[in-house]
Amino acid sequence: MERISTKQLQEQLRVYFIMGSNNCEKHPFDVLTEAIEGGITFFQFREKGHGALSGAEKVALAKELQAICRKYSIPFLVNDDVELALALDADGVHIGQEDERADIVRRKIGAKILGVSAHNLDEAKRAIEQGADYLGVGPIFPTNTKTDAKEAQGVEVLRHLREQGITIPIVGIGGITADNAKEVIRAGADGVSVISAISLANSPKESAKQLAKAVDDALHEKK
Ligand SMILES: Cc1ncc(COP(=O)(O)OP(=O)(O)O)c(N)n1
Ligand SMILES: Cc1nc(C(=O)O)sc1CCOP(=O)(O)O
Ligand SMILES: [Mg+2]
Repeated sequence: MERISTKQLQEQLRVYFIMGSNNCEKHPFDVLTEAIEGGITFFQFREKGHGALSGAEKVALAKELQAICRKYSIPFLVNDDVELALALDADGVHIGQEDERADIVRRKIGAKILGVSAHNLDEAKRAIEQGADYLGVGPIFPTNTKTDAKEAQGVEVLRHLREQGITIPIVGIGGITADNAKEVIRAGADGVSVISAISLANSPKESAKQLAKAVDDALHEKK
């Protein structure tokens, strides 16, 4: 298996939905199904924080959500838990600065997709040297979802990374909605990653649809 190409990943990262059971008011299976119907292009299973499942229950939910992703050909990544990603033969893993080192994870996962969180240029450069396929950069806007998130940086951080020569695919994260997604793309991101904008929406399908439209419109402006 070969590493995914930059072009294919850029295309897939446009609307990146992240979710765990504690991010939803409805059953996660239904939320993810609706999100896919609305047009999400990438999925991360992030079972973390207050009330999160563990052990066999976590594995069972991961398998259930992976099966929906497989049905619709949506890449399925696991947050933090490299061993779970390997056990499920997931499409990849997302890790942050406080998780296992990216070069060690790259060795463990071979050609699977590796996403790494970066908050500044140094972290971005190191992640790339260590084998990241894409960067998650945030928080762009204030978020209530991640309790230990850093201070919101605004879209300027994305512009700065691009001006300093970072060319690998980037998704913005943190407080992103259909109303501010265009700013994120215009500043240099290839896509937006969201939790609550979809997981807590009255209609996850409609919310995903609006996000996809905002992102696609902003990407077309850039062409
Ligand atoms: C796409 C994406 N970007 C950033 C993160 C955050 O990762 P991390 O800093 O490791 O924090 P946790 O999500 O593990 O709490 C992400 N998960 N996905
Ligand atoms: C998981 C995560 N990581 C962040 C970072 O800045 O690295 S912010 C965040 C939470 C994103 O949730 P919402 O879309 O509901 O704001
Ligand atoms: Mg992490």
